[in-house]
Amino acid sequence: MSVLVIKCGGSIIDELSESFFTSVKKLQSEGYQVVFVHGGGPDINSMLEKCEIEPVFEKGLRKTTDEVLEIVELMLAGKSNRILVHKLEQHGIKAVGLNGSDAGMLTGSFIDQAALGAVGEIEQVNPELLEMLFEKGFCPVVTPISTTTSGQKLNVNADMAAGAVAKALNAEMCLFVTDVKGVLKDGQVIEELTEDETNALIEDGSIYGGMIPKVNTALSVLNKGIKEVMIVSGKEAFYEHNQFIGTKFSQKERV
Ligand SMILES: Nc1ncnc2c1ncn2[C@@H]1O[C@H](COP(=O)(O)OP(=O)(O)O)[C@@H](O)[C@H]1O
Ligand SMILES: CC(=O)N[C@@H](CCC(=O)OP(=O)(O)O)C(=O)O
Repeated sequence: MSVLVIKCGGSIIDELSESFFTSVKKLQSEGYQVVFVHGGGPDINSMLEKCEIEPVFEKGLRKTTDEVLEIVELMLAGKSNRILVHKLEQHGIKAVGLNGSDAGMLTGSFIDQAALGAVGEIEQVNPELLEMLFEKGFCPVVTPISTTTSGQKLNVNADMAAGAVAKALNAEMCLFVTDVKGVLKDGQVIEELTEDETNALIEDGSIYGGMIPKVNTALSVLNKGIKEVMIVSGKEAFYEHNQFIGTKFSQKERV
């Protein structure tokens, strides 16, 4: 079974194009089992603002008090997940929305409870439910909400959650779908990036903000042996004429 993990950023859920869904369906028809892991950063921010709570980030991770956690889960599971599932269904893809914490799917631990509150990283993925859905031809759509082994809810960055799912399922491909065509430098898409080249772009400030956890997760997934790891746009087709369009991460160091 070839698994394709698609991380769909909150920045793009509302803007996914027709040709994006055509690309997903093309890959399904080629035999890939597709699982979506999604974010919802912009929706969480706007609800926090409505509640007069200022969003605070440290190194791309949202400081998550108990009050913030409630809003994070509400928006991820109640809004972003619903929108993505509905759009997939409208395009003929049989989608099932799940919270990452359902059926003990994603379990993890606090990263730094004193500094970040309920922010976690995933330590274990239970693939049972996902595999059951694949067998029946369903496409799981999963939030990055996870729990500790003692059952406390954790807010996990969606790029990192997608990376953990890709590793656990031994996925063939992991695609990070976002609102830009790939990693850009001077306005141009970089078609291929090695680890050293990526680190140099972080160092010189060409890669910043939400792109940092994305490229770091992409590299960690690549280093676990997942063959095709890319950042692609959800605004257009990302797979045409058997070719992917975006930034591909490569283990080959160029000389
Ligand atoms: N070198 C870069 N190339 C492209 N986008 C970049 C780069 N560095 C930072 N970014 C920013 O990263 C954003 C995508 O990350 P983010 O907003 O977290 O998206 P998502 O919600 O898809 O995870 C882009 O819209 C852009 O503003
Ligand atoms: C810990 C942490 O930062 N969690 C993220 C989870 C959502 C997310 O990652 O959404 P995007 O993919 O749209 O950025 C957050 O609270 O925003």
